[in-house]
Order: sequence, then structure tokens, then C-alpha cells
Amino acid sequence: METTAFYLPITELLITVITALAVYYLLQTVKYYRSLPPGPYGLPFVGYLPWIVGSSAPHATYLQLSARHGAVVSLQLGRNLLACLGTARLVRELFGRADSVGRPHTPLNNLLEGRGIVLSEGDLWKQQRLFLTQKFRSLGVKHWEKQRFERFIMAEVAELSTTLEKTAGAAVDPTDILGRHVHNVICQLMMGFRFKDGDPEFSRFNDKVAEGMRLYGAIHIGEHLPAYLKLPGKAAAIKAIQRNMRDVRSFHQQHVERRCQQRALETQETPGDQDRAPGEHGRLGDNVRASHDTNRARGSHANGRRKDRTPCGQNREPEDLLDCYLDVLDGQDEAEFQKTFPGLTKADAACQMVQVMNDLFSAGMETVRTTLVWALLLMLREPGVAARVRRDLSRVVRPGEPVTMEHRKHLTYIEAVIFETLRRVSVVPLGTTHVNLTDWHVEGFRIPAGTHIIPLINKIHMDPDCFSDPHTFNPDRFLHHGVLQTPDNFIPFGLGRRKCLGEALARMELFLFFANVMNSFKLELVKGDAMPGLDGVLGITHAPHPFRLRFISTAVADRDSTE
Ligand code: HEM
Repeated sequence: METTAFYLPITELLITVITALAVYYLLQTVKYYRSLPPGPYGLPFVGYLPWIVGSSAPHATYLQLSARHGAVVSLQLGRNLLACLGTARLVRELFGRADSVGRPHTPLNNLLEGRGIVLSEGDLWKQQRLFLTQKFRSLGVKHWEKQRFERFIMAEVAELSTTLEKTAGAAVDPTDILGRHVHNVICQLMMGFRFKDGDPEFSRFNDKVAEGMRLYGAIHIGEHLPAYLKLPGKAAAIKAIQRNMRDVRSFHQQHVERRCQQRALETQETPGDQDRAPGEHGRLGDNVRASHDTNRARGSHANGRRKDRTPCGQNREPEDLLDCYLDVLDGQDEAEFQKTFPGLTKADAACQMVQVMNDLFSAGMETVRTTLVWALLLMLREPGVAARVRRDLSRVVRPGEPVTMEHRKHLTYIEAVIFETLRRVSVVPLGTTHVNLTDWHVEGFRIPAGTHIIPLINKIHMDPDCFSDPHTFNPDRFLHHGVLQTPDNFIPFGLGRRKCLGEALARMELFLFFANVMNSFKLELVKGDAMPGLDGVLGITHAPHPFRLRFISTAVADRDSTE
């Protein structure tokens, strides 16, 4: 009897406490979700993930959500909360904040251990960003007229013309054709080498990159649902990704080693410097390959930029980004090293350098190539625009003659065509995910620290309030009395502190490749093929479905028309 009397109050107490806790938890949860920006409901545990991973065009899904819920949308993807920003004003304001520069710490991102430039954070990101910005400028990416970087691109443009001539008007996939040449521009900027035509290393490298993307695509759901990566077979997939990353890194590493050896040789050859020990990286290995062209091997020192033959980085100008890094790493001046890369050991800085190379290849090659392919596709679809491009060119250069940066100021319509291409197809429609480092209060809602934040670039570019009649391809919207305009709502390179580092380079490449192709070739749809559409697929970039076209040399076209 006594036992029962004692038992009942305890049970009641327990039930009361549990109920109170459950109600409290429920109220807190409701309060938490009500404080968030509006968004769709999802399923327990996985949230809205099935709708996003199941879509071949997630950017279009986000666009619909933004249309339904407003300028800021939140949704749960597995364990991650996502906020989408649907106006340029919000992206500008929020990504300009110092606490907007985090990147997601997801299981697959973490494989890179926070190295490089795209996924690094904090002081490491700041120092690398500063270093790269300065070096891009000094290599002539920003102030092309003072430097020789344009010559790298023009050399590649000339090679592309040769490649296109060789097709002799046959049907080709422009993505394949442009790949090596766009890749070579980055190769030259980074490491001063280029792949020759038919170089098997190029296919090997490309296959590795494609394999990496395929492997990542197969398990990227694990970024939001880490438990997924514990399923049978997933550990093997992660290992394969790691192996692939090692292979791609070692490809760049070999070029670093070769350069170290060259620099060490130069040091030994320099009178009075025989006693100098080779730099730390001069000992990295001896795996030297001779299958590529290199600036040094091609004697670029003779082009007047090289000042003298003093050792590694002393009193001579760097030829590429690798030189810029090695000048600091190999330099005798420890204080200079610490000032440039505070808190890093030389070994850390060397790993960092190789990952930065990887990042710049990934960020800079696919984006430019895809934009060029879209531009060509749009010229097939818009013959009136293509004709006006040619008319403008003919006022400035003769058909087939090289178009250079010097001509750019007279060819604003071509720049407008490139802008309109970037707007109409948004090659990087969701930017790169940011993470806020503190709680934000935006438009009356709370975005808790650690939220994954994406700018809806394609939504902004296709918003009729930002661009009238947005589905129409109209380059003139970027011109005012013939002067190129950059509207606030035009944000293909992102905004704020982590804005694209390669914008100036990308714009230079896009102009030179596009203008020169248009000046030397007429583009034709292959007979019997359907006109390619503007609904692409979203992988690393928003790319068109494969299509073919024919490049007819203007010399041949003019000859045929006079016959
Ligand atoms: C058409 C060409 C390109 C487009 C549309 C493009 C677009 C973008 C966008 C939208 C971002 C994300 C910005 C953010 O996080 O808010 C980005 C980041 C970046 N881009 Fe580009 N990009 C292009 C070409 C290039 C090139 C040629 C390079 C360099 C070789 C480059 C290097 C980078 C880097 C390093 C970042 C990360 C910056 C950081 O995290 O601090 N991009 N780009």
C-alpha cells in the first residue's frame, strides 16, 4: 500500500516533467522556425533535400521557391539550414559584412582540410586572397595594358584558330574544342606551361578532374546527411575521391618540382651565388616531364621582362603565380615570409600553394569555357546579334586579323553581348555557398550563425523588376549611348568580400576568345540538328546540353560568296 502511494506521485511527477519538457521543446522549435525566413516544409530528418537532389536544375527549384516565399527563403537540407538571397541589394549588403566569409564545414569539404582559396577561412583565407590579388595585378591580369598577360591569351587564341581551321567546317562539339585552349591560359598564369595539341597528359588530367566530379556527384548528398556516408560502399567512394584528389595534386606538384629544379639550376649558374643552397622546394623530387611547352623552355626570358639572372626571385620579376609563391618560399628573408604568410610554416605554405593551384584551375577553367560555349550557342540562336557583332568588328579590324585588348574600347557591343550571355544563362547560378559567422537579422527574420547562404544569381538575372523582358537576349540593355553599363543587379561574379578573384582575367579571356572567333569564323548549325536550347544542366557550372556546330573560316566563306 505504502509502496503504491510512493509510486504514484513519482510517476505523475515524471509524466509532468516529461510533458513540460516536450511542450517547452515544441514551443522553442516553433519559435525557432517562426523566427526564420519563410520557406517550404520538408520531411522529418531530410527536410527539403529530396526535392533538391532529385532535380537536374536545383537553381530553377530555388527560383520557384523565391517566387513563392519572397526575397529571403530558408529551407532545411538534412542537418543544414539553408538561406537563399533573392535580391542583389541583400547579397551586396550581407556579403559585404566581415562575418559573411565562412564556408560550409561539410564532410566532403573537410577532405581539403580548409586549404586553398575557395574553401579556406579566417586568417589563412585573408592572407591568400591578399597575396593572390596583388600577384594577379602584378602579372598583368588587372592592368593588361602594362603587362604581358594579354600575350598569353593571344598566343592561345592563335592556337585555337589553327585548331578551328583544322576542323575544315566539320561538325564539332565546341566544349571539346575550347577545353585545351582555355585550360592553357590558366596553366600559363599558374605555372608557365601549356599542353600541346594531342598531349596525352591533357586527356589524363581532364579524365581525373571529370572522375573527381562524378565521384563527388555520386555521394554529395552526404554533405547534408553525414549518416548517408556510413552506408555500405560509401567509405570506398570517399577513398576514391581522396585518391583522385591526390592524383590531381601530384600533377601540379610535379610542375612545382620541375620549376624548383630550374630555379636551383639558375642559382648555381649565377656567378657569385654558387654557395647558395637550393630552396626548400628544390628538394621536393626529381620527377621531370618534358611533354609540355613551358615559358622558360620557350625562352620567354628573352622577351624583355626578365631583368637578370640572379637567383630564385632576387631582383627579377616573377613569370607566373608559381614564381610568385616560390619567391617568398625560397627567399632568404624569413621576416618577409612571415609577413606574407603569418602563422604558416614553409611546409604548410607549400601545401597551401599546391591547393591554390588546384582551386584556380577548378574555378577558372570550367567557368570561362562554359561561358564561351553559351556565347557561341547564343550566336546560333540570334543571327541578328551575330551579324551586328561582325559589323562592329569590321569597323575596327579586318576579318581574320587579331582582335586585341587595344580594340576593346571600340567594341562595346561585343562586351555587351558577353554581359548579356552571363546574365541570360548565369553560368554560376548559385554562387559559392557562404556561412554567416554570427546571427543575422534580415528583413525581420533571424538567420542563425552557421547557416549555409546562397545568392540566387539566376533569379536576380531573370527578375523582370531587374531586367525588363528577361527572356529576350538583348545586349543593348547593357549600353547607354554606346557606353557599357554595369547595372547593380548584374552579378555574375558574385558580390562582397569573397567576390570572384578572377573577374578581370575572365573578362579579358571572354573578350579575346569570343571576338577573335567571331572575326575569323562564321558559325553554322549542323544540318538536321535541332537548335540547341537554353535549358542547361547544373554541375560545377550551368552548362548547355552537348551540341555541335560548324566553324567556317571567314576567308573560305568570303571566297565562296564571291564565286
Ligand atoms: C565566366 C567566368 C567566371 C565566373 C562567372 C565566375 C563566378 C564566380 C562566382 C559567382 C564566385 C563566388 C563568389 C562568392 O563566393 O560569393 C567565384 C569565386 C571565385 N572565382 Fe570565379 N568566376 C569566373 C572565372 C574565374 C577565373 C578565371 C578565376 C581564376 C583563375 C576565378 C577564381 C575564383 C576564385 C579563386 C573564387 C573564390 C574567391 C574566394 O573564395 O575568396 N574565377 N567566381
